[in-house]
Amino acid sequence: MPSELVLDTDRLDQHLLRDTAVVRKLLETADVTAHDVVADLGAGTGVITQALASQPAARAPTRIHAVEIDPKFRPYLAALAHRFARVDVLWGDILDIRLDDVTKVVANPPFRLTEHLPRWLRRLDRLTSATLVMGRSFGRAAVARPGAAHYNRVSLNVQSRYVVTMVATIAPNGFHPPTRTPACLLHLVPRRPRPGLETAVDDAFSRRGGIRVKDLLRQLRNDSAALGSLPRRHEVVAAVRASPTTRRIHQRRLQELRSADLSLFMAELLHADAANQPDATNQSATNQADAG
Ligand SMILES: C[S@@+](CC[C@H](N)C(=O)[O-])C[C@H]1O[C@@H](n2cnc3c(N)ncnc32)[C@H](O)[C@@H]1O
Repeated sequence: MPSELVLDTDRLDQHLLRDTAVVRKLLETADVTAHDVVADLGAGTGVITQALASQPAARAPTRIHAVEIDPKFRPYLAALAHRFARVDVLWGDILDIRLDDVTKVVANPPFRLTEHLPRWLRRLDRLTSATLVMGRSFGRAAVARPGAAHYNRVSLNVQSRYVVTMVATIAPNGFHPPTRTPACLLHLVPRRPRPGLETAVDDAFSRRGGIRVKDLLRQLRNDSAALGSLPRRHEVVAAVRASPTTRRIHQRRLQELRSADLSLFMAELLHADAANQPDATNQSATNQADAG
């Protein structure tokens, strides 16, 4: 780690990866090929960008966009761009930069963007996966099943958009300087876009949802973008309508529901929809790691 660097942990979450085993695991999980265009979000000194660019030809992406906001990293990232023609550096805020050609994200992004990333990544039309270092409590919620202790709005936010796997946990001293809490490695594979359903989840949790449960279901049944072809939409909505949770709350407005009921209802909707997808066997959230 360059000793002259003064790192800003408070404002920019500058905890640089120093555990090379984690970098290897990131690459192994991302399974990048020569056809991919990869974004390293919050590139820092470029440890991930460099590892990606140094892969053997069949595994080195066509292009690597290293995105960074802090100019103190310019010498490191400029040196990488000079050494590897496939690397370019994009200076600015991750949330403002357009990355239309990106097929994979492989990154240790600033933790404060964690909650925004699941929604933001959906802007990338060509994205096939995101392999990300995240806080462990976020990761536990992201993979939690309904009814599990860590299940909460993060679970729905992530699972409505991705099939998610926790691949590993990372101890605080895997970073320089060490993080305050453990981190983890998450692998996200976008689900088929379901804008109506995603918006319903967002509305429900931002409490803009003055809509009654029964009207939301009717709206989703009629919204082809949300729930696919006609017979399936009916099946999904019928399955949710028939559940005891929904029968109990179907006259209520989303914003009146207790969090536990809201979570259960939204989870039923998502899981009924996932179960009705043709590739349903691959659509469940899994947790392969020892999240101990
Ligand atoms: C957790 S560090 C990771 C650095 C590097 N990827 C690594 O693993 O060693 C997060 C990086 O994101 C940068 N960063 C913070 N906020 C950012 C933002 N809004 N847009 C772009 N980069 C940002 C920080 O300057 C820092 O380099």
